[in-house]
Amino acid sequence: MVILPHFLAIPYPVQGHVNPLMQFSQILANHGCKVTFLHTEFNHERSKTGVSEQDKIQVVTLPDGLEPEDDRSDIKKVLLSIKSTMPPRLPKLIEEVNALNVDNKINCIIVTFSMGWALEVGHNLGIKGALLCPASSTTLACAVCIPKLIEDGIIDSEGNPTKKQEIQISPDIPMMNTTNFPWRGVDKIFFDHFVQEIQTINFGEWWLCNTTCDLEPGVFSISPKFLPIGPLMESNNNKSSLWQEDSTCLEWLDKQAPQSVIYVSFGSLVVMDQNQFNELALGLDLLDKPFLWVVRPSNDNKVNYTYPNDFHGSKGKIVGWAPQSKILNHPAIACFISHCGWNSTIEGVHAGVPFLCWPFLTDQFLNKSYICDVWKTGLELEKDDDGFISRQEIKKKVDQVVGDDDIKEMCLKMKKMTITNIEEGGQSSHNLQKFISWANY
Ligand SMILES: O=c1ccn([C@@H]2O[C@H](COP(=O)(O)OP(=O)(O)O[C@H]3O[C@H](CO)[C@@H](O)[C@H](O)[C@H]3O)[C@@H](O)[C@H]2O)c(=O)[nH]1
Repeated sequence: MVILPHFLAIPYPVQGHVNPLMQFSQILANHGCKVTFLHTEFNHERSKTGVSEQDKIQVVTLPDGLEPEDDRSDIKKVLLSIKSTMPPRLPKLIEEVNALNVDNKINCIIVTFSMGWALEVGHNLGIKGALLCPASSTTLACAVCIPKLIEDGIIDSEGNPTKKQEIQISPDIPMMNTTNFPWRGVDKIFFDHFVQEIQTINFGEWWLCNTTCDLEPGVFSISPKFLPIGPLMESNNNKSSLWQEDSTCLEWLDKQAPQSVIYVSFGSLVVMDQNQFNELALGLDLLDKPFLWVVRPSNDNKVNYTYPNDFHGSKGKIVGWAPQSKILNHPAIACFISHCGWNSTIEGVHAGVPFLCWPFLTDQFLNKSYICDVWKTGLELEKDDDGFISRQEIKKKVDQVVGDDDIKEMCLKMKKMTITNIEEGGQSSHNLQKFISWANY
């Protein structure tokens, strides 16, 4: 009997990392591999509802070093705590898992960005490793190029562009504005973390990317470690959700006309200023179209938005957390107002939905450029001189994007292209087989 590899999957504990790694784990398990998934104790408590006894994926936990009531939206605090708490505990955990699986011990660790330390721990124990990049491969390519960008004087040692300009980090990658580098807006400590992380992920033999070879062509020549295996669209049936999904929105969508609903969601990390939130609410009223709006409770479940007095919301449905992949694939959806997190981006492309881009942080500006300038599957919401997006701008751009036949045609083209990659014989499917064979060797 052939024994397939045993993977230990370790995500950085935020939704945008847990989701793609859980989906990938599900795919590996469906191929007959054994997968042990490491949650922080805190996230395991939050996502417990989704894990069932029959699961092919075994879940184990380690503490993140914080108290339950600590604010986990403070990324620096979480990072520092994880880096001091988890590495010394990992070897013992691996030993315990192996003791229960003597004939099928862990032979490969897969981490997401910021958990590169685990690849180093694995390396010291003689266990192979790989990174699953939850962001785009262009984001990873930019990070890999940091030393060269500093050497060429394009950014300084803190990551700031020395001047605003359009550059190409490699001949086949689209031009990008130096103000859109994915470390945009982060401080020195975080930039240094980025640089350090690039060194630790080198302990991984592969940098698996939730993308396809044709969505971001040109990137993969930067390093032979890049391996596009996306889009990761395995239904994970709520297993990795850190909030309770409100599935009533699917029944609500069933009652709406085809391509009529504006879906609005900003992922798991964006926090919008209350004034901008009010304007968005009034913009949705002004649209006079059905909308489905995810208004997520804050990560510590303490801060909540208030709605403006003159907001009616009569044509819409508001939920705290939605089954996003299913929503995007519902025939009633007309367009997606998105912060352009990479998971949302790839899910929207896979569903063939036009985007209205509203980036807030880090890699989201680069993803927006791909959507609007490279794939031409969406438009950007423009800010005024005060950095504010008005209700009139929201209405104007929604009307424009839902009425644009060229954008719709491009969306269908990109959808077909991404799906082909995961079908039998497709490039991503081939790369996945290559990865499993490598892990088993
Ligand atoms: O109601 C919702 C809203 C979101 N999601 C899911 O949550 C994930 C959100 O991921 P993403 O769109 O990437 O956004 P963030 O959670 O903001 O992700 C962070 O991590 C990403 C990957 O590194 C980066 O690209 C983003 O900029 C960063 O903010 C996606 O799978 C969505 O399907 C739901 O299931 N229900």
